Amino acid sequence: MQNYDVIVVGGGPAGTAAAYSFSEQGKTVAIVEADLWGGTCPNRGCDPKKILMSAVEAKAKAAHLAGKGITGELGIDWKTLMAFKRSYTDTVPTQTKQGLVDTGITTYEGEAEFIDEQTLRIGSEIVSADQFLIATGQRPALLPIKGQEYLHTSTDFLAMEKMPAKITFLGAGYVAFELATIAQAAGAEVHIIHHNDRPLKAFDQELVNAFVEQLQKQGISFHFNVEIESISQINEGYTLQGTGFELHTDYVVSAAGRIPNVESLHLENAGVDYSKRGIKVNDYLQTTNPRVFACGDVLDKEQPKLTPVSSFEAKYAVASMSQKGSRSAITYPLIPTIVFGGLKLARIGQSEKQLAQNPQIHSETINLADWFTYRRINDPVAMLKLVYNQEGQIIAITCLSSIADELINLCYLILEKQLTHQEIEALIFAYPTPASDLTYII
Ligand SMILES: Cc1cc2nc3c(=O)[nH]c(=O)nc-3n(C[C@H](O)[C@H](O)[C@H](O)COP(=O)(O)OP(=O)(O)OC[C@H]3O[C@@H](n4cnc5c(N)ncnc54)[C@H](O)[C@@H]3O)c2cc1C
Ligand SMILES: NC(=O)c1ccc[n+]([C@@H]2O[C@H](COP(=O)([O-])OP(=O)(O)OC[C@H]3O[C@@H](n4cnc5c(N)ncnc54)[C@H](O)[C@@H]3O)[C@@H](O)[C@H]2O)c1
Repeated sequence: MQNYDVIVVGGGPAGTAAAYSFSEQGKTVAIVEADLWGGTCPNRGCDPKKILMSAVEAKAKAAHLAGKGITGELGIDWKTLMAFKRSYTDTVPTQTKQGLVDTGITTYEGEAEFIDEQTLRIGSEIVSADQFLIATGQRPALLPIKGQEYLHTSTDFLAMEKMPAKITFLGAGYVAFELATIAQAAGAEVHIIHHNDRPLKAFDQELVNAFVEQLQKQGISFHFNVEIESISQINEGYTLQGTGFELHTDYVVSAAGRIPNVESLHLENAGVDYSKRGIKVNDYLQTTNPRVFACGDVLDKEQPKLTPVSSFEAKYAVASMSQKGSRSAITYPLIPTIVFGGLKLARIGQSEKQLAQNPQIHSETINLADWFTYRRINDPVAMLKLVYNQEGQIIAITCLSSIADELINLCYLILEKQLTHQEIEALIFAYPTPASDLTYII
């Protein structure tokens, strides 16, 4: 039986980043992937979505300037756009695997399961290691309702060859907002059904409401406080039913969160504890078995499940696993997050949950729509919310505009490095850009 210094389970952003780092340390490393090398982000997550978003953004930019010198309406040719997406995604698995092989990392394909604390089975192969790192990520949750077999997922959507005439999303988080925006721009009639009246609950409600209002104006229908109980197939389409609610649609996406990939690992054989939220780890990303560590989306941790977070954890886990003696606990920098679209909602700083528990905070909402940066591109809505602590320091920022992604990263640097107004004022930014607005914001 082949023994390695480390076996990494999961070939997504977290697992591959860790495998390269172990290899750089001169360790013998194997990595196991059950499906597509590269994992969720480049195959069925961030990157393919962002390629489709390029067309959405171009269309939205032109629409914002309608009557301001732009004439005519842009359209999206879904088939060609999907071919553009595939020109990137099709090569991801082979290129990812080749990069690992070229570095001297042994690759295994198949679902890994623990036989005991030191041994894994991958199909017909049995391998062992001194240490393991689990980075098996998450998969979309399918709502447990009658007719569940008719539900599609974000993965199906991102591989869809034809845009349905009428598409419905169940849930109102990142996936629903982003994919709904894409579908609407591509010409579909779009519905978002949500079981309560608090969509995008990780974001500031005032700006979420402004975002929803704008998407409604664009034509997306929101149905709040509706609990869907069943889906039935009628002719070519589906009927969604809840108490006092019925909607006929051509395609239904379950956008109600993601669940950790843990079951197939048989973690009980390795003495690794987990919950329905993921693998339990201590402050060193070590599981209940000291030889086994975990990182990325598969963790039962409250940090947002995002690609840069999983890569950060992978880097920390490698250091933590390689260090003998005392280590310092993982500490996360601030984590920016963005809901992408023609308009983008972005935030940084203390979470909405933390802010809600702090009665001492105060906030200021700034309407940016009249600022030159936004007038020039004629954004229909441009807002910024700053939340301050008792000492008057900014502890959270949320922004909504078509360039909120650019602004949030600038805000990130300022908050993370605790730059003061005087320090920002002493800098020269290229003008006119979102950066040159900063002295008026902070
Ligand atoms: C539609 C969508 C859009 C997203 N957009 C963004 C975005 O814009 N920005 C952002 O930061 N994040 C985004 N994310 C989240 C991002 O994709 C994840 O945070 C990131 O991929 C997590 O990386 P990971 O390595 O932890 O897990 P994954 O990327 O999920 O990789 C885990 C890998 O482990 C494999 N695996 C599972 N079980 C086993 C097993 N038993 N044996 C072997 N292999 C196994 C899986 O096949 C998978 O390839 C998006 C996610 C989705 C679904
Ligand atoms: N731009 C990005 O960074 C990005 C984009 C897409 C996905 N992601 C990652 O993927 C994760 C999954 O996205 P998501 O949108 O599926 O999850 P989410 O957690 O963002 O939203 C899930 C939504 O489903 C609702 N919901 C939960 N249980 C429900 C039920 N039983 N019935 C009806 N609705 C229910 C929730 O209230 C919530 O609004 C995100 O949390 C994020 O980590 C990130």
